[in-house]
Amino acid sequence: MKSLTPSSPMDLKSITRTPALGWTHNRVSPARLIVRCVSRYDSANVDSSSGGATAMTGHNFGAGNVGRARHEWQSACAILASKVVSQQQDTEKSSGGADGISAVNGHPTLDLVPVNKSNSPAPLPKPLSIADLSPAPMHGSQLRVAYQGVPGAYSEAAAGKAYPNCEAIPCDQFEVAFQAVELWIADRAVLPVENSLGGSIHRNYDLLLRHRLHIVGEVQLPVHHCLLALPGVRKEYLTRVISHPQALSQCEHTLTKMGLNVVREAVDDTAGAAEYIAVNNLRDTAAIASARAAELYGLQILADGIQDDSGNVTRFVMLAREPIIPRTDRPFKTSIVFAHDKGTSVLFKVLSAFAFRNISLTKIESRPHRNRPIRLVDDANVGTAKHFEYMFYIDFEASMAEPRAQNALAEVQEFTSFLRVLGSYPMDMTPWNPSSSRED
Ligand SMILES: O=C(O)C(=O)C[C@]1(C(=O)O)C=C[C@@H](O)C=C1
Repeated sequence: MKSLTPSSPMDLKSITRTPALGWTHNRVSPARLIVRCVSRYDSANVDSSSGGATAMTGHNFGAGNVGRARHEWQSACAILASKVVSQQQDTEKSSGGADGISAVNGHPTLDLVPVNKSNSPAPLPKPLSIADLSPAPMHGSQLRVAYQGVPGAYSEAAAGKAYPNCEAIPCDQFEVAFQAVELWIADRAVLPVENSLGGSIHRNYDLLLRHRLHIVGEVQLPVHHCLLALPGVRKEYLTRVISHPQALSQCEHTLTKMGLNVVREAVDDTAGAAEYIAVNNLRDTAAIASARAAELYGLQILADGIQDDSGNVTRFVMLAREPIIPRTDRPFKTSIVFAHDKGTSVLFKVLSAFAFRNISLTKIESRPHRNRPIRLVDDANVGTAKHFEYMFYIDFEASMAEPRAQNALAEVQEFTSFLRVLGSYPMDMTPWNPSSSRED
């Protein structure tokens, strides 16, 4: 377990919002915080100037952590006040074998010792849950990056690519990763938004709208999937393959070609699937996950590179409380979301605002939105709730520091009822060769 005792820990009461300054840290909590479950990246090929982080999928194998009683969720905490940690140690001592669900969600099973190269036990980060967000956040010197999932997930790798020396903080849901940043528990969140095979990760677009974080960077992560099982298990024994739905869809044809007679089951993250197999000693089940997950959870690699396309890549965005200042000295991308409630050809007019200025669009996505009203504020600062049928997301290749982008957006604003700039950030220009890259 890695413990940090920050010089200026904060509690929730110390965070207030001021209109001019955004989030302000007013008061230092005396409580000493301990961050456990932190993985560190010491090497990566990343463009650190892009800033960024990754979010990781949580694992709800039938049950989530949300709503747990305090004594229960303490065992799943990634960030705890020191008194919580000592209580947790008691809990861990008294809990013998845990059932699969709590083991995966709360990691209480001490039997599951990750296998590292020296074969010695190594503590693994535990995912944050909603309930963990109440203890006081802390400030350390390293950038803390929240991601959804458990160690070994691709989102963790994306966090390391975006911020090579970051402390990666696992969260059990995307929502928790957002809240970790909003509550100053983390500095960034990393969120997968699109895969070259599976397409958009729609839920994350909805989350971008619901939260007030800013996109401050992007990373493209080559995703190299492996089929993992317990040591000694042969492919013929398998009746089930479990993984994140995106990973299952990215390997669909290869699994079929392999002739496996298996059912496919979706779980919340790839590495969580590997961990689940290890914790529950499942000899009939394989996981689709990274080679790093195999190493962490003591699984063997039955097949390597099982993604349907060797150029399989997932795009992640990094989120922060404050936007970065857009520049013009390197290629930037800008992401917006808008909605309109009346008028014809609005979409056509919006697109032409970019076309006339030679601004390339890299993405357009529409999301049904009827059930969640958006609060619109008029010039007199009066807010009204409004329902829009669809939200439209656009990414375009220009920086908000460029007049052509500003003019295009001014025009878009005329045609639309709601417009929000999600972020203007450096493009990930990393040249990538599928045959030579392996980021997992
Ligand atoms: O499950 C993981 O390991 C993740 O990081 C999530 C995720 C995703 O949401 O798309 C990230 C990259 C891969 O495309 C597969 C899964």
